[in-house]
Amino acid sequence: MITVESISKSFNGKKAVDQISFQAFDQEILVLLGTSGCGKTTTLKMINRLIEADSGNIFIDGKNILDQKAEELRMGIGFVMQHSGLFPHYTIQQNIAVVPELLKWDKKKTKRKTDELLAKLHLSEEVLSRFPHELSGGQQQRVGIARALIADNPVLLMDEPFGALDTITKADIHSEFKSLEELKSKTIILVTHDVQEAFELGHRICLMDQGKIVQTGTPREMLYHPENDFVRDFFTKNRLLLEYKVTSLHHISPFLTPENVYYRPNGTGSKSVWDILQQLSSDHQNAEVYEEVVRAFNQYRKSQMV
Ligand SMILES: Nc1ncnc2c1ncn2[C@@H]1O[C@H](COP(=O)(O)OP(=O)(O)OP(=O)(O)O)[C@@H](O)[C@H]1O
Repeated sequence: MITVESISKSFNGKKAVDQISFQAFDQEILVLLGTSGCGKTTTLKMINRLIEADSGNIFIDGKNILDQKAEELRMGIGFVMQHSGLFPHYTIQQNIAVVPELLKWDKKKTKRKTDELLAKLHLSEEVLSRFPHELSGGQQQRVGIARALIADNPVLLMDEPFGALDTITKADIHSEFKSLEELKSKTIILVTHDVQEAFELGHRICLMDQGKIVQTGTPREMLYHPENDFVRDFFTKNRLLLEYKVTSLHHISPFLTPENVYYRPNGTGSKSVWDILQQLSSDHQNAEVYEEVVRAFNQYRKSQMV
């Protein structure tokens, strides 16, 4: 668990981060969301001491991060940098092996772990001998993730890890990312300015503005229980799409007609209405069920607005 207590940071007398507090729990993806310049990256970098806070405290599993050397702290934290952050003059293999080298792993262990991660991240072995500029943006970001995961640290900090990608590639990487076993046991803090990404990946979101946190909550809480107009307005664009994503079959099932049992089998209840409609839309034999799900969703939506 990561506990951030009232941290602040100024640059040239101007507050970039202003008394921020939050907690990120075990097995959670906490998203720091906000527009450019609101202080997300500065907050993230204070956690691994790439930037030292002016005031406040940060604890990882109860231990103050100032109680160990910054280099030691960073060895124990996976970090995915903005724009993949790969070393341009290192091959992909060398880039992935940076931390294992520091940890003095034997070559066989590094190779085995690298191969495992490449397979999981859908990268072919032949990328290993290439340099970063010889890879596509999506491949570079996957390598950045492999590099951050190889030492299997319990904490992972990710700064716009999918930032350079187009929407379609992002959607693919998001679903692969969510299904990675390696991530399920970690505490992850992910920085993004992309609302859809925050909704797809975050268990909870800290919405930031001008160095402060405006609201922390689940994506549903952000949509249906905004604490003020800033939060409400922030999610106005694409609101319908976001509602499809935070509503599950379980929520709309009271509005489905009794004979429509097709979408009530075990295991699908937690699927989002968005995912279900995507699935149904690929086959027009499902047109009736599709309409039924949309109808039930609209009724549920109305019930939430009351
Ligand atoms: N090293 C620095 N020197 C001076 N000002 C800085 C420095 N780093 C950040 N800032 C300023 O602090 C504020 C917060 O920057 P930060 O990078 O944390 O924002 P951000 O929310 O991550 O933005 P982005 O999404 O564009 O990366 C900005 O006004 C920025 O210009």
